[in-house]
Amino acid sequence: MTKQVIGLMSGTSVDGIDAALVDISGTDFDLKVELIAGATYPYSRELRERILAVCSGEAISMQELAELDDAIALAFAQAAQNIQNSHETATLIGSHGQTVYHRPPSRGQGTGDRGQGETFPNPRFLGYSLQLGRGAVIAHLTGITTVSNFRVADIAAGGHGAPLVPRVDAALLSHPQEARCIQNIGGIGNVTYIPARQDNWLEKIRGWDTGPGNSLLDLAVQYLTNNAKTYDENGAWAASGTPCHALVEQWLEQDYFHLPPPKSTGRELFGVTYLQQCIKDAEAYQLSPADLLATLTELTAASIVHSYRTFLPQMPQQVFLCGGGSRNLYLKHRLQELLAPAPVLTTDEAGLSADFKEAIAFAVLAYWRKLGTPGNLPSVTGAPQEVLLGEIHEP
Ligand SMILES: Nc1ncnc2c1ncn2[C@@H]1O[C@H](COP(=O)(O)OP(=O)(O)OP(=O)(O)O)[C@@H](O)[C@H]1O
Ligand SMILES: CC(=O)N[C@H]1[C@@H]2OC[C@@H](O2)[C@@H](O)[C@@H]1O[C@H](C)C(=O)O
Repeated sequence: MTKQVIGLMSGTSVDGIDAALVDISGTDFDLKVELIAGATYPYSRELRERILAVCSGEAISMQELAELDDAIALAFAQAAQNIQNSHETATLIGSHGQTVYHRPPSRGQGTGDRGQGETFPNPRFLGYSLQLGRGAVIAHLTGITTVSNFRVADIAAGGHGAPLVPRVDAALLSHPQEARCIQNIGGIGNVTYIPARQDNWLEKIRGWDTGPGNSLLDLAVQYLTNNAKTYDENGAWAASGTPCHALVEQWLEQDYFHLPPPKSTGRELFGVTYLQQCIKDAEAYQLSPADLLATLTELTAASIVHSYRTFLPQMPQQVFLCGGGSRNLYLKHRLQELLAPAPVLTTDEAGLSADFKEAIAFAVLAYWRKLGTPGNLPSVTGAPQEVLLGEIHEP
C-alpha cells in the first residue's frame, strides 16, 4: 500500500513550518519514502515573536495560550494546503506542532512501586513536553486525518519523548557494513547512531540530544547585530574569527554534556540565559564578535564529538548531517576536522533531504500510528517499552 502523507514540523529555531509531501510504502524497517514536495513557510513576524517570548518563559494567560495554540494550528493547516498545490491530495497529516516547553523526566526516580514488585511511572518525576497547534483544528481546516501530540505517550510511559526521529533514521538510513551517525543540527542538536545492519543491530541503535545546535549562535548573531541578522549565513562570520579553546573546555564541563543518555534538552537550557552567561565568560578573554561566534560554533562541534566519544560503543565510520546547521560550512568543516577519518556528509548524499528530514519523519510517524506500528525506540527515549505515538484526529 502506498500512501500520500504530509509531514509538518517547526523546530526549536522557530523559523517557520517545514512541510513535506511524501509517498510512503512498507511497514516498519522495510519502509520506502519518496519526497514529492518540500517547502518552508516562515511564521509571520508577530507570531514568531510571540512563540519565542513564550519559549523564553514569559508569562501567558490561559486565553492567550488558547489563541496562540490556534494561530499555530491555522498556520500549520495553511502550510498543509500550500504543499498540496498542484499535487494529488494527501490522505494523512503528521503534525509535530511547535514545542514551547520541554522538561525531561527526573533522573533515576521515574518509577514508583505499585506493590508486589510492579513499577509504574511516578507523575512527580515524569517529563513534560508541550507542542502547540492542535491537531483537531488542522484536521477540520484541511479535511485530512491528522496525527499530532507525538511525544506524550512516550513521556507518560516514563521516557523523554525525544528524540523521536531515530526510529525513522534507522528505517531509512542504515547501511549493511558501516556504522553511521545521523546528526541533526537544528536549534538543538540530536544524533542517531545506527550500527551496521547485522545481527542484533536494532538493539544497538542509540540516540540523544547532543546540546546546542544553532540556538546559541543565532541568539549571539541577533545580539551582535541588534536583531538586524538572525543567523550566521554559511558560518562566514565565525570563520573570520578564532575559537577560544580554553572557554570551550570550560563550557564543556557543564553537567548536561556529562549526563549519560537517554537525555533530551531544549531552549529552556540552551537559550537566552545560557548565552548571557557565555558572553559574561567571554569578557575575560576580550573576544571580538567574530571570535565569540567562532567559540560558540566550536562549542556546538565539540559537544557533538565529545558525546560520541563518551557515549557510543564505537566511533561512526560515516557521519551524515541534516537540519539548517548542515548549511553552516564553518561548523561542518570543524566537525570534519574533529571526526576524521570519518567523512562528514549530508543526508542528501544518502538519499534523504537534509532540509526536510524532520518533516518527513513526522509523516512516517503518522503513517506508523495508523498502521499500529510503534514510533519510539526505548533505547533512545528511555521509555520502558515501545508505544504507539500520536493522537489521531478525523476531520
Ligand atoms: N545557510 C546557512 N548557514 C548557516 N546556518 C544556517 C543556514 N541555513 C540555516 N541555518 C541555521 O539553521 C537554523 C534552522 O535549522 P532547522 O530549521 O533545522 O532548525 P529547527 O528544525 O527549527 O530545530 P530543531 O531541529 O532543534 O527542532 C537557522 O536558525 C540557522 O541557524
Ligand atoms: C521537545 C522537542 O521538540 N525536541 C526537539 C528539539 O529539536 C531537536 C531535538 O530537540 C529533538 O530532541 C527534538 O526534535 C526532533 C524532531 C526529534 O524528536 O527527533
